[in-house]
Amino acid sequence: MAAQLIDGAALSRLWRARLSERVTALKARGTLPGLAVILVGDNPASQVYVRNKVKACQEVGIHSVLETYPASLTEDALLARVRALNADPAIHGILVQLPLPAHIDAQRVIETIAPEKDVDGFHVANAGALMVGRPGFWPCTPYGCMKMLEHIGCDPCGKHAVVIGRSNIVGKPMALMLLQANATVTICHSATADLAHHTRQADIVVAAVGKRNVLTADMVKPGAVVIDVGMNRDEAGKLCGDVDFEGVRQVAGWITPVPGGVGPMTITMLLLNTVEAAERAAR
Ligand SMILES: Nc1nc(=O)c2c([nH]1)NC[C@@H]1CN(c3ccc(C(=O)N[C@@H](CCC(=O)O)C(=O)O)cc3)C=[N+]21
Repeated sequence: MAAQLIDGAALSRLWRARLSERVTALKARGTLPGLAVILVGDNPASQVYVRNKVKACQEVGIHSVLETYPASLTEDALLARVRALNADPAIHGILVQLPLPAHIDAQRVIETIAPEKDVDGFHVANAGALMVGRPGFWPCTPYGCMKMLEHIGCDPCGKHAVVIGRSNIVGKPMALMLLQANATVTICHSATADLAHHTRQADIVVAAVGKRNVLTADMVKPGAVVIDVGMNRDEAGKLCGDVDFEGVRQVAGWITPVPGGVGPMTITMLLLNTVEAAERAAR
């Protein structure tokens, strides 16, 4: 029996409808949630993503401000813009699109964003809050994955979760969120000796590497939940994930598609974090 699909686009619509109501309630109390998005340079993929984020804001009634700068923008000028947005009461969330040009220290820029406006959840203060289980903003991609598990009724408690990838924006926070939900968590990465040995024992597999066919059918326990965070292109130029979707869907119990899975949920969690930031500011 083939796996059931976890439809991130449909779940996003559900969440965005709920968020519209929260935005309406905020507006009634005199607060218009505001998100500032900063794009530096002309990376075509970034331009598409940023446009999608701005469109999603419009959908739920969040006021968004898109600032685009040439790749030649200095780090000092960018830091000055971030500080100005930190002080702007109409802005509740600040997102600086990554990657940044090589001459700009991305971590320095992130640490300059006020933690209470860091709706990406990339600031060390928010990473630390997740680490110790305190309130703070959770990175949008792993947060969206947790919402997908919740939606299909998959409680990680007591389950074995294997996360493939250890990036600061997906793999590490994903592992911490699953741990907080009482899963037994294994983090695999490029130096893992026998990846299949780990994934075959997993009730939940999250693939977040950025490489095609990292997870194939022979590596998956029958009935497992498979979440594909990858964003790659196949030889035909078609968008695909890290998972061999056609193979793995024959074995897994649940699987996320690419596109239409984690991607839309990432943007939806950005909207959720922005609404939360505005609600906190309005308290
Ligand atoms: N500061 C910052 N925050 C980010 O959250 C951030 C970033 N920088 N840099 C780039 C990555 C990438 N990312 C995506 C979000 C949604 C889709 C998405 O919606 N994907 C669609 C397909 C879109 C398409 O067709 O290309 C889908 O999976 O269905 C993809 C990628 C956010 N990122």
